Amino acid sequence: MRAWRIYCSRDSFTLAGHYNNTRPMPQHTAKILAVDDEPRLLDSLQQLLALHGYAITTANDGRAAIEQLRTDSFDIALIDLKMPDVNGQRIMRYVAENNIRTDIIVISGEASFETAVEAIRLGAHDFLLKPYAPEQLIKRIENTIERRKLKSDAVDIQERLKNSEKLHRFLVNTSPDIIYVLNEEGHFTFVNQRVHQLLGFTREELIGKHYTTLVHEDDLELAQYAFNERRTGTRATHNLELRLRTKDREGHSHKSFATSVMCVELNATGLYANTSGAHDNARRHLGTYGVARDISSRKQAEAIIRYQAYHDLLTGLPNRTLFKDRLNMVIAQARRVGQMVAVMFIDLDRFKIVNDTLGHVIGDQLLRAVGRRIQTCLREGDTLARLGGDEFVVLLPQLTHRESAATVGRKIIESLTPPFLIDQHELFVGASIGISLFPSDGNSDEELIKNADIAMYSVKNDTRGGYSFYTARMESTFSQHLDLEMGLRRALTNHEFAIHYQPQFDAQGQTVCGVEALLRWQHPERGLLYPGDFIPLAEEVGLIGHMTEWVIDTTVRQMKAWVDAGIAPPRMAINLSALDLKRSSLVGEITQALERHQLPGERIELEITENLIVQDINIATQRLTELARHGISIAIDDFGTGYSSLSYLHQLPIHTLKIDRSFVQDIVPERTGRSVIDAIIAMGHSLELTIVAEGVETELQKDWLAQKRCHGMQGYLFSRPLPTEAVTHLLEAAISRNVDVTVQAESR
Ligand SMILES: Nc1nc2c(ncn2[C@@H]2O[C@@H]3COP(=O)(O)O[C@H]4[C@@H](O)[C@H](n5cnc6c(=O)[nH]c(N)nc65)O[C@@H]4COP(=O)(O)O[C@H]3[C@H]2O)c(=O)[nH]1
Repeated sequence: MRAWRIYCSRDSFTLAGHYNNTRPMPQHTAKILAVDDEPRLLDSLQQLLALHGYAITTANDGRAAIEQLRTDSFDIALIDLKMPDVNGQRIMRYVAENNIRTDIIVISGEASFETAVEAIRLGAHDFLLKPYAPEQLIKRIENTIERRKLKSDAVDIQERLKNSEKLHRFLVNTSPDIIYVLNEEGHFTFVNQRVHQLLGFTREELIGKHYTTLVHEDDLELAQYAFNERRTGTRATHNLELRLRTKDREGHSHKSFATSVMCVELNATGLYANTSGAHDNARRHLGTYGVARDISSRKQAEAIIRYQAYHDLLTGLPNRTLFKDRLNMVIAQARRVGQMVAVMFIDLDRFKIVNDTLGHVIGDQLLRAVGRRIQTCLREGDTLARLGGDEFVVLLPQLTHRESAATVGRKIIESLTPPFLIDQHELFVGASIGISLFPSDGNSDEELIKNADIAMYSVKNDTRGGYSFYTARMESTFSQHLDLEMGLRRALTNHEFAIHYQPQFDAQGQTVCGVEALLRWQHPERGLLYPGDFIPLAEEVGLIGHMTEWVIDTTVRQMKAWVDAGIAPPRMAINLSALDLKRSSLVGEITQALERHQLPGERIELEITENLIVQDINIATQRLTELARHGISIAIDDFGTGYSSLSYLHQLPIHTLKIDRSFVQDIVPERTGRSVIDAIIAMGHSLELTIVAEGVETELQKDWLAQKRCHGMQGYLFSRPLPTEAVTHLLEAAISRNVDVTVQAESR
């Protein structure tokens, strides 16, 4: 074994000092294993490498080296070849066989070519001949470290590339969208699995095929932009909507294949060979790639939303928005060619009563049937729309004569005349139709609809049913209606309401057995108004609740005053509106008023119409039972006039039946058959209800009713409804048995 040249100089520190002066100390932590059977050499090697900042481990024979390599890991091993027992070649074999990632630099005194070649064959990374200069060794070590680093970086990059490719493959294959690549001619070179699921074509079927295989024929031109896309980045095609063909697959009923077309949104971009520094134009165009997203559900949802925005969902007819849209188009056209346009406002008569008595389900069916009948009276270019409730509008474009609109109006009225058979109910509804014409009655959609509405309103006010053309005069009636509404809103705060009381007498007409509270409105300009003039309006504009609350408080307070004065009749009847029973606050309002004024519930009777009960029997039962628990009794008003279903009579806590005035007025000398009133009285007796007849105007009526054992009577024969003061006098007189039953108060 040759000695190491510098080692012989004995002063390795001198050498190290020189080394220090010329080169910067390397900053690394490479771990090195030095193997030599020459202890001095090993020692000197250790000092040299430590001086350069390397972590060094030494082994003075082959066996120790193998043990170190087995138990530890090193970046570099400096191995002497010639060693007794286990030589350098054995160590290298061990490293190769065990796949140890330590780079080996052979340091050998053997200068032969064969030795070097064998060392390289056994896996040595470098070969250094003894003796050598320290710089030489350090240089070799640094080179090896550098090479290791490059190698490890390359492995790293490869690993990352592999992972990134894996990720992209995963994304492409699991993407909910179709991802494709086309070559320059537009043939598929790649398409992901999703295409099979969405369009029914397998990938194999498509590879090599031209993109037009997939595009719906009407969208071919559009598709060319996307599929021939050469641009990249933000200039490329974004969100282009296209229809793609789907392939029918027999036996499969996948949703997408139900139709032979699927809507997609396409994003495409040009694909270029990456020749560095070249512009798009100069670069080689390889084709296109893109992503197609299935937007069928979105399209469907959009279509539904569009439909809902422009249609009345109950009848499927256009709604106000679509009607106005069409009207505006027709107006513009008519203006150009100098034609007339008619707008007809149709309001059904008696719809409310059907809806209130038979319920919304029947009401809805009726509206649909009405829509169908009106439609049969119209031509193709006409539009029928439903504005809401029982209001329909018709648009007749290109009208040459005003008379044509009248003809259509008559046809509609005739078509609605025969009864509608719905759910075994024979229903009769008439219609009131108002007609406005462009250009004479208005220039805009709003104006024409409003004026047709005014014309309709005037028809409704005159005679029920029929049609009428708008005239300027009608506006004053309509504005009176609006004035009334405004006035009604102020009436409560202005204390314009009053209660008149109509006494009820026993069959002999001697004893006051009750009073009925009847609402009056002392209108500042129009004088005394009766419920028929304003209750329907109050219901329509949502004021009825406040009014009822006021009526309850006022009447309960009044009854209490009469009780305190010792002149109170047994019971006070209060009318409820159809909408009152629906209010959840009603029971509370009544019981609180009773409590507030310290009046027992037994003093109060609530009058409700049959229609009101039948409308929602469950709510009626619930509310009335609750009220009955407070001693309040219930009277059925206008009995026999509605679409009655008598079953409720057993179900509800009913105390009184009031025979409607129309039946009482049938009691005249010349009429003998009085089967309805007879039947009502008989039924009342059998159910043990109190029977009160309304509208008794003649002695004959009184005697007949008395003979039929009618318990109570109310009518002009005894007394008209009276203001509080007058009725108080009457009650006082009745108490002192000095009744003047002919007190006259109101006269209509
Ligand atoms: N021709 C004729 N008429 C007679 C005779 N005797 C009484 N009347 C009238 O007949 C109606 C009886 O009241 P109703 O059937 O409960 O019918 C009432 C009732 O349903 C409703 N109403 C009255 N006050 C209120 C109220 O405070 N709230 C609600 N929601 N409705 C009320 O308005 C309807 C009409 O009330 P009014 O106009 O006061 O009309 C009253 C009364 O003035 C008679 O001999 N001959």
